Amino acid sequence: MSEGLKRDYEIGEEIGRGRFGAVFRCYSAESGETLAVKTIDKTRLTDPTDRQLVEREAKITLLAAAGNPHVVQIHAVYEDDSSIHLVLDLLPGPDLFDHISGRGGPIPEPEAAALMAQLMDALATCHQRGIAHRDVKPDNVMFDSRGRLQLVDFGSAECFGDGRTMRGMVGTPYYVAPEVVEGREYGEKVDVWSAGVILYLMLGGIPPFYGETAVEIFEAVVRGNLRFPSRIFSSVSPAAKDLIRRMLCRDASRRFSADQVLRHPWIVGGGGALPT
Ligand SMILES: Nc1ncnc2c1ncn2[C@@H]1O[C@H](COP(=O)(O)OP(=O)(O)OP(=O)(O)O)[C@@H](O)[C@H]1O
Repeated sequence: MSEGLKRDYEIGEEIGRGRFGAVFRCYSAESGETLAVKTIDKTRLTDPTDRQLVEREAKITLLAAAGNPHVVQIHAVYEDDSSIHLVLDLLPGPDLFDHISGRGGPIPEPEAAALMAQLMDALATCHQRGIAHRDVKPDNVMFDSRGRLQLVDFGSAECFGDGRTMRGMVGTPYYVAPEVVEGREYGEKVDVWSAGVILYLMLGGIPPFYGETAVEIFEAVVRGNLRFPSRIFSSVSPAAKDLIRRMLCRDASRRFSADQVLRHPWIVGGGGALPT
């Protein structure tokens, strides 16, 4: 373990595990604050693309998090021969995946609009800074101790800007945009597509593009045949469906940007929330 990390933090129990490492509770020697440390095992990074992404994760998280109320805050980074350690705010959760599945059915529109506004706020700021997250999914959106949403895991993120597009197959089958599946060049609107899938899932309780295997899911995504089955969506407002259509628009040039989503009447009107 890095000498600096050992000096500055006491490491506690493991709280989660990812592909390349684990997340532990940790305690700051200076302030006594309880935080989380994500430790990435560099020896498990055999693929050069994975190695490149992980090496950029700390830098991109720092850039995305600064003054961004809905991106997990990063306190310190340590690196040694075998590992990279990111000291992060400890998020008690749950993540949005467990929150949605724990409801056992659709989420009421005012609540879904409030959650979507926080996620889009995080993404709009990332996009303004030239960062695309590229793995937006409910598991990467967690509740903090104040009940606010935080976007986490910039391990697939990439920088774009100055007309630069991105390439590369990253993301998670249900949430990935068609231009990524098709191996085309793409921009930051891949994140808006993924957030649109989350919105559909919150309001309908099922994913918009379904398949039994990853290949079948990709085929459904590329077909992009967006339907609102009436047995599920009959009570969902036309404004919510309008926003979903604009986020899950196959043509990325016509797809809403994160800023446009934030200005949509359904978000501005709090999903039809009654004034208090
Ligand atoms: N800041 C945090 N506070 C509390 N728990 C966290 C924090 N960040 C991540 N976790 C937990 O640790 C688990 C592992 O996170 P990590 O980002 O390493 O991997 P992952 O996103 O699950 O997987 P992968 O990186 O393989 O896609 C997460 O599922 C989450 O439950």
